[in-house]
Amino acid sequence: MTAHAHPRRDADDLGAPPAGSPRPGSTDFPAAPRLVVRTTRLPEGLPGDLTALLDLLPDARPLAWVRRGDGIVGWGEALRLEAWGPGRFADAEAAWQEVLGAAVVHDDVDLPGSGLVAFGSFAFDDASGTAGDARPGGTIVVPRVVVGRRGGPEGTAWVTSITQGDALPDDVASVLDPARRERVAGPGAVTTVDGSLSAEDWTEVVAEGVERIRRGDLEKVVLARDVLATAEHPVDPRWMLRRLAVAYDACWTFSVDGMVGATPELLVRSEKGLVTSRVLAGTIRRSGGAEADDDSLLRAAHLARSSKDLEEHEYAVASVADALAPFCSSMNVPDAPFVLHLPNVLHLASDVTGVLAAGTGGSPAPTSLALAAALHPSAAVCGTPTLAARDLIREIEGMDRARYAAPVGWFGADGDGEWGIALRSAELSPQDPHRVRLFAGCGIVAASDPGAELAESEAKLEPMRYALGG
Ligand SMILES: C=C(O[C@@H]1C=C(C(=O)O)C=C[C@H]1O)C(=O)O
Repeated sequence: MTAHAHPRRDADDLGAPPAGSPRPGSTDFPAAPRLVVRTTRLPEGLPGDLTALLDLLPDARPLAWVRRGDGIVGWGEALRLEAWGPGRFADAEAAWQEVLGAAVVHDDVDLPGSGLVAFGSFAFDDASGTAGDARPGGTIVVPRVVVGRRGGPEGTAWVTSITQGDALPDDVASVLDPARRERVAGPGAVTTVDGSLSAEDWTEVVAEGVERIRRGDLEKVVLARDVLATAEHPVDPRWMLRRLAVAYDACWTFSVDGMVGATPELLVRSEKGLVTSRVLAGTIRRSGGAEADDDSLLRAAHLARSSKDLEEHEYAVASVADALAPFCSSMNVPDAPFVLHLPNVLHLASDVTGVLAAGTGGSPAPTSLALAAALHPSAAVCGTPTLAARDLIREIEGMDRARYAAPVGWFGADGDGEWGIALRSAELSPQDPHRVRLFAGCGIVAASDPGAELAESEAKLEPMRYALGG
């Protein structure tokens, strides 16, 4: 099946492509439009709080990638690129390179996230978002306005305006004017029901996964479930983003094209030749209440010695190290994981780093999106061996993961950027603003217990349930 990315012009609506734009699978693309980009420093900086960037978002179609108050937010659409099927990463990349070739960039700040940037979100499976499906397998959005900060509360802040051709840029003072912002309202009462499978049926799926592993078909598989939430009022993703950014400040809080979450897992960051990946696998729930701190330390010690969790973790680290190695001249793969403490769970975590080798034969080094494509799907979200795990997921999981557990993030004109794995995430329904689909999954190995995995999946749903609360 062929798949092509094509720029959609004047894409400031999220509805159907404008009349005359090419359909997926066609080869007749319009030439890349010329983007004119201006980044200027905000001399006064931004307020110090964790939500300072998110508080600027004027409407309910936010683009965001923030952590501990730093990052970038964007709104409006200067350009949208869509890609379909197995070639979604390569096609999106090729279309992006054409856009870069035609762009004119004035950047007074020159930090990661300044100048021309795009946000992106991709489907987990090659078979999801193929030609003919309602939703593409990959979307790249270039906002009209980007605001960023780096270096904490006192750090450098900037605003970028992006327009097509000769259109007038947005006035910087007016884009930051609070009077332009639509009020952010909560979703009200929220009810949830089982998604594709009931909790009981999903436990049976996990038991089947354990069985296949014990009989030697594969070593690890990650199995996920979804839960459907219906809210009293339309769900404004900005509401969710603010709650996540404060409560889960060690995570990367994101919003791209209706996919919202706070992921603790960084698939890849590429910055000035250094690549980093935070690999997670191996999880234990955290309890609340007065004894929570002591209890967490005990649980952390237990997790760090759990052979079942260490095994899950080793598969995940090996898959990332193996995928990065061909691109790196040197790498550091930690011998043992550390324990990452989040409000809902503790994870075994390893930060794998590497120095990007210069491109061979004069070709440029791979962009962060190309690295993300090479790393996806890691054993943290698919399994080991990859293809056997993917086939088992297709066979028994009983749902379309859509963009859950797949790369989500941003990149800039120099290829540097950050791509997380869309975990602790939800997909807003494009049809009904009251509806949201929440996801969670668990790594299964021979020693896994289906009942315990169900409890773990509930703990992993907690951030998104919290995001919809208040
Ligand atoms: C699949 C998810 O999380 C992944 C699975 C983990 C595990 O099984 O221990 C831990 C972190 C993530 O790599 C999820 O949150 O949905």
